[in-house]
Amino acid sequence: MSESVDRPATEPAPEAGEAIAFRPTRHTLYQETIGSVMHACDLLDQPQHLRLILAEPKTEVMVHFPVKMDDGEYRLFKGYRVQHNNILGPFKGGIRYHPDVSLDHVKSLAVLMTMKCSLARLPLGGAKGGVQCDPRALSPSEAMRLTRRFTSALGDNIGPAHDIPAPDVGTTAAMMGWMADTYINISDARGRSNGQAVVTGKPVAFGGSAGREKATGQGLVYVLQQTLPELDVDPAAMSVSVIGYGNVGSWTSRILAKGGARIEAVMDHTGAVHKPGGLDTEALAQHVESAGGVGGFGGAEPIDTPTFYGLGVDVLIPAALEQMITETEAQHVNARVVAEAANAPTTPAGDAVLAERGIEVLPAILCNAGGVCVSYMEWRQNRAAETWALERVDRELRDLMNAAAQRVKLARHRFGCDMRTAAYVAALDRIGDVYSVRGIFP
Ligand SMILES: NC(=O)C1=CN([C@@H]2O[C@H](COP(=O)(O)OP(=O)(O)OC[C@H]3O[C@@H](n4cnc5c(N)ncnc54)[C@H](O)[C@@H]3O)[C@@H](O)[C@H]2O)C=CC1
Ligand SMILES: O=C(O)CCC(=O)C(=O)O
Repeated sequence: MSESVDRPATEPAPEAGEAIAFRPTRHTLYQETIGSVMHACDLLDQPQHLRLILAEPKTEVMVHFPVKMDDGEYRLFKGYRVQHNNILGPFKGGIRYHPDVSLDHVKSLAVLMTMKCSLARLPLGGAKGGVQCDPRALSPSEAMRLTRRFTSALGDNIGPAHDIPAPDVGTTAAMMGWMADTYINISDARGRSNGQAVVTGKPVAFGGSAGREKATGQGLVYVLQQTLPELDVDPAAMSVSVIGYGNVGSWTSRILAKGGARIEAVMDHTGAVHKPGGLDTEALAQHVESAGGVGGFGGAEPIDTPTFYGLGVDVLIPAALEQMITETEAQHVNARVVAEAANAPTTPAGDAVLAERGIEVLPAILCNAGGVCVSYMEWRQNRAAETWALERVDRELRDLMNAAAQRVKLARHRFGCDMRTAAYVAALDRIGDVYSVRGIFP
C-alpha cells in the first residue's frame, strides 16, 4: 500500500548526498512549507543529511476504498496517510475530510506536525491524513461507514505505538471514536486495554480527554496572553476578526470573548458578518450549528470579503484553510497582528507583504499546538488507564504553550529573525540534537 507518488517525471528524487534545489517559482504548498524548514536549516547550519531526511516524508500511504451510500450505490473514495518523521516518537497528526484533500497538502501538513511536536517538546513525530470527500454532503451513517472503511484500509499503518490520528478540518470526535473502535476490532489490539490510544480527540465517554475539544483554541489564547503584551496589545481589551468558525475559530472566539476581547467580525465559507463592539460568540456558535455557517446570522451585519480584510482590528485570526492570505489579501489586512490558528494560512508572498507593512505574524506551529498537546495528554491517559480532571489538562497545556512561546522568543532574539523563522529554528534545534545523540548520522 505504501507508495511514493505525485513527483513530476521531470523532477527526479534527489540522490543521497545531492544538494536539494528549491525553486522559488514553484508554489505548491509542499514547496512553501519545506522552504521554511530549509531556511531554518540554513540559519542553524544543519548538515546536509538532516536536510535530505526532512525533505521528503518517510512514508506516503494512499488508499482507495468503496463505501455503500444511503441510496444503495457504492462510491470509491481516495484517502491518504503521510508519515513525515518519527525521530522524536510515534507519528502524530489529524485526519481531514474535505473535497480538496490532496497528497501535496497532506504532505505539507505532516511536515508542520513534525515541527509543531518538536517545538512543544512532545515525544511525538509528524503525520497527517485525509479523505477526499465533502463531509457536509454525507449522512451520519455514510460518515460512519466511510470512517470505518478508511480505518480498515489503513490497517496496521496506524497503531497506538506507531501512528496516532486525531481530528482536523471536517472530522469530529464521533468519527475519532469510530476510527478507534474499528482499529480495535481489526487489529491485535482486540482485548487489550489500551487499544483506544490509537486515536485521540475521541468522545470523552470512550477515552477522550477533558479539554481536547477546546484545546487548540485554548492553547492559542495562552500564546496570545504570552506574546501580545510585548506587541502593545492587551488581550483582555483587544478587537479581533476571525476566519473560520469551526472547532478552532469558535473555541478561540468564545474563550477570548469571555476574557474581555471584542470579536468584531467572522468570515467563513458561507459569508462574513460584522458587529462593531463585538459579536455574541455563543449565539453565533449556535447559529453555525444549525445553519452550517455564519451567513444569515441575525445578530450582525453581512459584509463582503474586501470589507472583512479591511476592518481595523488589533488581531486577525485565520482559523480555516491553507493559503488564504496571499499577497492580495495581505495588502488589505488592517490588523496589527496575524495569529495563525489554521495551518499554513499565509503564503510566503503574503508573509512578505505583511512584513513590509509592519504586521507581526505569530506562526501556526506555535499558535495551534494546543490541539496536539492535549492529544498527547489523551494518549498518555489511555496508555496509563487514567482520567485527568480538566484543571490538570488546562494547567499542563498552559505550561507547554508558555514554554513553546518562550522558545520562539529566545530564538528570535538569538537570530534577529521573524517569529515564523524563530519557531522553525526552535523546532529544528531539537530534531538535530536528537539525530545527533542517537548516533544516526555519525
Ligand atoms: N481541530 C484541531 O484540533 C486542529 C485544527 N487545526 C487547524 O485549524 C484549522 C481549522 O480546523 P478546524 O476548526 O478543526 O476545522 P473545522 O472543519 O471545524 O472548521 C473549518 C472552518 O473553515 C471554514 N472555511 C472553509 N472554507 C473556507 C473558506 N473558503 N473561507 C472561509 N472559511 C472557510 C469553515 O466554514 C469552518 O468554519 C485548519 O487549518 C486545521 O488544520 C490545527 C490544529 C488542531
Ligand atoms: O491532535 C493531534 O494529534 C493533531 C492535531 C493536528 O492535526 C494539527 O495540529 O494540525
